[in-house]
Amino acid sequence: MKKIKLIWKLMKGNRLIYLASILSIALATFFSILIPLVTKTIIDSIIGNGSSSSSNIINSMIEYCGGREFLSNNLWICSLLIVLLTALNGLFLYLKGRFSSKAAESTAMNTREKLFNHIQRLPYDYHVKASTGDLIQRCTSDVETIRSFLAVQFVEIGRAIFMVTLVSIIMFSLNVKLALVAMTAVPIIFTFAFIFFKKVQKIFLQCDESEGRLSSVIQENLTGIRVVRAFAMQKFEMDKFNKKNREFKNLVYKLIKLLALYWSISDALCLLQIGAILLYGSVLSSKGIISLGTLVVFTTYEGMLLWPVRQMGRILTDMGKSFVAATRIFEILDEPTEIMIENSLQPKISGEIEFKNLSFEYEEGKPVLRNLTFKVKKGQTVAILGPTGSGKTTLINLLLRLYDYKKGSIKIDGIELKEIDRKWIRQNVGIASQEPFLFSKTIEDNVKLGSEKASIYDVHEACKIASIHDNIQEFEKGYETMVGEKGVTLSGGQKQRLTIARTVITDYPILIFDDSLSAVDAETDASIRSALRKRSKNVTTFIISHRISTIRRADLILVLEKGKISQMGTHKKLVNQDGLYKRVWEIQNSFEKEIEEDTNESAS
Ligand SMILES: Nc1ncnc2c1ncn2[C@@H]1O[C@H](COP(=O)(O)OP(=O)(O)OP(=O)(O)O)[C@@H](O)[C@H]1O
Repeated sequence: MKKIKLIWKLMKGNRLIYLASILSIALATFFSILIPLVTKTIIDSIIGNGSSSSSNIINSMIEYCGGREFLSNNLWICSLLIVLLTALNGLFLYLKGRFSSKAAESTAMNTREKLFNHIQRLPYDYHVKASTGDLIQRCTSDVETIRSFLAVQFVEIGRAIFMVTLVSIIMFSLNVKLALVAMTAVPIIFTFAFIFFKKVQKIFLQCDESEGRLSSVIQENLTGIRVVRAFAMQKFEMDKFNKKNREFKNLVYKLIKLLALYWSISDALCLLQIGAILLYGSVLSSKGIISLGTLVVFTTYEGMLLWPVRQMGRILTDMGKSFVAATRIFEILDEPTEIMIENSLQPKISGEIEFKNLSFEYEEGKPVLRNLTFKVKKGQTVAILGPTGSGKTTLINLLLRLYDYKKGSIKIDGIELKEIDRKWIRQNVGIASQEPFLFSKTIEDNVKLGSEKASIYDVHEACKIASIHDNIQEFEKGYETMVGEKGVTLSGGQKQRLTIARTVITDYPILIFDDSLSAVDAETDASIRSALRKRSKNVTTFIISHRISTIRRADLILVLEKGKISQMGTHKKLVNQDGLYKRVWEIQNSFEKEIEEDTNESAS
């Protein structure tokens, strides 16, 4: 019941249309059930002479239409009635299909929209932990399962219920004994179908999983095609693919064999049931207990009844799939979104930042940042250096309010960061992150993401700062060049520079370069830095880098080790202090000297 409620919730806004579909299937069933009754009347009361055994209603209807003789001489009137009933059945079946598809399609569309919007508002931490593939599956195939359940299966359940109820009432009112014989197979076929599909569902699931594995092999191969070629892994990859391909084929074949067995057994059961009615009905008819028309009604109804009952087993097991899908969808929708504090502040930010005794842990008992205290004045450049895993990105994540701290304080222009609106913060802090990500747009549009108001001149300026302008000019379509989701037409360094351009085009008071400058060569790095220095007079800049030449001019250098600030000061101060900074500087210095010597030697 709880699970039906979930689907009911998803149907909000489309429930009335769905009700219209259920009403249409009820009417279609009603008209289809009338057809055998009309046939019976024709056989018993019009062609035959059974008017005495017919009910008063039928007798008066016959009289109303001109009497038995008139109708038997004009049988086309009866045929017309059958055609009319068939047409009405068809019309309501069409309306059922139309309404249920409309309701199901809109429910699916609304659900996808709700999911996508909700996912956009989920906290960053959720995305870090969630599997992208799983989220995509929930937004696409789980929604599709619900759509097909609503469009087809649920109305079929309605049809089966109406059919069984109406047909039983009529059968029992015509002859109780024959009705009992006619109904014996119904629970047997239903139970057989239900048990069969319950068991076979496991194989359906195995087929789905196997298909998923097959797609993963293809996806992995296509994504890593360069590595596959470079390491001559084609044979290995083909073997892997063939194995999964065969596994999938074998499972589907097994499923088809089982389904064939099911349909033939269930066909045999249905035919046996119809045979039993014919046998017992003929005996009753020959004794004059039932009319020939009644026997025709029973055999026709049996055919109409057994089909939905046979389907029911499949539908009920499939229903389980829809409930699982609905539960999976609500697992996302019930996930709390980023907390937006009402009346949170949106102050004008100039860029003065103060960390005081700031500590942070993702998981309890595992501190990642410990007791950080430092102050940055507006317009200053802060550099952070530290071994991998020392907490540099975490510090930036806190600054962007991707996570909230519990111990200590971070103040921006004297205001506690936690009190400032998250969206506002992100509109004031620009970041060029470690992993460059470009959208499927032109280069110009990608850069403009940083500032919608920017003119093409601004875009060029930003690209010049990021030392990518000349490269772009060389492209056939220049700034109009499309870059794919993964920027396939660009090299890693070019992508990185574009993200830098996207960051510097902003007029944000705080900019962060999270290891993005290290990805470009030393020369480009130097020119970007000098351009930034000229431009960012009033911009507070954070630079995370392992390259001393990138950070040596910073106003403040923080050395992070195991979440603690182990050293802090200017380059001049830190190179004269024993510690990590001096060691890194010495290594990089001697390395650079070696390269210089090698270059000089090869030149002379
Ligand atoms: N979402 C998370 N949940 C739990 N632990 C995390 C999470 N993100 C990072 N960590 C852990 O926090 C520590 C600091 O990670 P962080 O990414 O801040 O390091 P970093 O100094 O930026 O490293 P790198 O130079 O490799 O990018 C690491 O031990 C990491 O495993």
